[in-house]
Amino acid sequence: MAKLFRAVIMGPPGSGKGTISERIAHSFGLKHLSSGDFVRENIAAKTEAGVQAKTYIKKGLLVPDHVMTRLLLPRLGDDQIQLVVRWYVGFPRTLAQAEALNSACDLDVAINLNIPLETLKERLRHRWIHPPSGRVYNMCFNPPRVQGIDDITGEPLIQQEDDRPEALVARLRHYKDVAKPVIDFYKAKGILYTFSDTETDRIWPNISALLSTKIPAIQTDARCASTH
Ligand SMILES: Nc1ncnc2c1ncn2[C@H]1C[C@H](O)[C@@H](COP(=O)(O)OP(=O)(O)OP(=O)(O)O)O1
Ligand SMILES: Nc1nc2c(ncn2[C@@H]2O[C@H](COP(=O)(O)OP(=O)(O)O)[C@@H](O)[C@H]2O)c(=O)[nH]1
Repeated sequence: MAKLFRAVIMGPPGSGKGTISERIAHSFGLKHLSSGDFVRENIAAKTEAGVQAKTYIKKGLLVPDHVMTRLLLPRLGDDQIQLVVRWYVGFPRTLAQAEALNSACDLDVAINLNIPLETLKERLRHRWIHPPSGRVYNMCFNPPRVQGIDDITGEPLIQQEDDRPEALVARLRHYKDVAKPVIDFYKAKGILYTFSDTETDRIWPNISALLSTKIPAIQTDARCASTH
């Protein structure tokens, strides 16, 4: 059985998880799953979990662990699709989620983005997204070609309700409280890599270098395994 390379990318809202995951996907040909996109899909489809999740997100709170794990774990464990690599962007957010994920599979790397608060606030003020695809823009950093319009589909972009400054402060406070035990959990496992800076363009070369050392080895293992 081929070994899948599995990683999580953690960081507060606006830290660049989505932006960096896109770069990883593009540069290494890897697939990533975003828990936030998954939650938003469920809200749009008005599933039972989506309706429950919406009440928490509106208040700037995380979705409770039992709702999140029920939503995501079946997706994460689905090995029908022959992915070499999985990224769990935004999951786990709590120690209970990290423990549930740990029982489901082994992770190779946990990337932790450590970005100053003022930088986060400024980025999210200017964040616009294309909900159907999850494409993310920033009016300063990576603006769309036409203001308010998705480059690929020509559909309108929106600002997320939970990026409003009022919701954001509560989200950031909550993130700090829940993230520390998760960070400690991965540190103890020896797979935590923390990157601190105000610019994604300065963090990216370091993440790219780290992954270059990890991914070829695993893909070679996978090739060997599949020939036996
Ligand atoms: N692992 C999770 N546990 C609990 N709630 C979650 C989780 N992932 C997503 N959510 C909920 C709370 C989030 O505010 C909402 C949107 O997800 P997501 O886009 O990842 O969050 P966010 O808007 O805080 O992310 P970002 O960090 O990209 O700003 O869905
Ligand atoms: N100014 C600036 N904006 C950035 C940088 N990196 C990402 N962004 C933007 O900041 C916002 C948050 O990034 P995103 O990847 O969505 O972060 P996430 O919330 O952790 O997934 C988006 O609008 C990005 O386009 C950066 O280095 N500088």
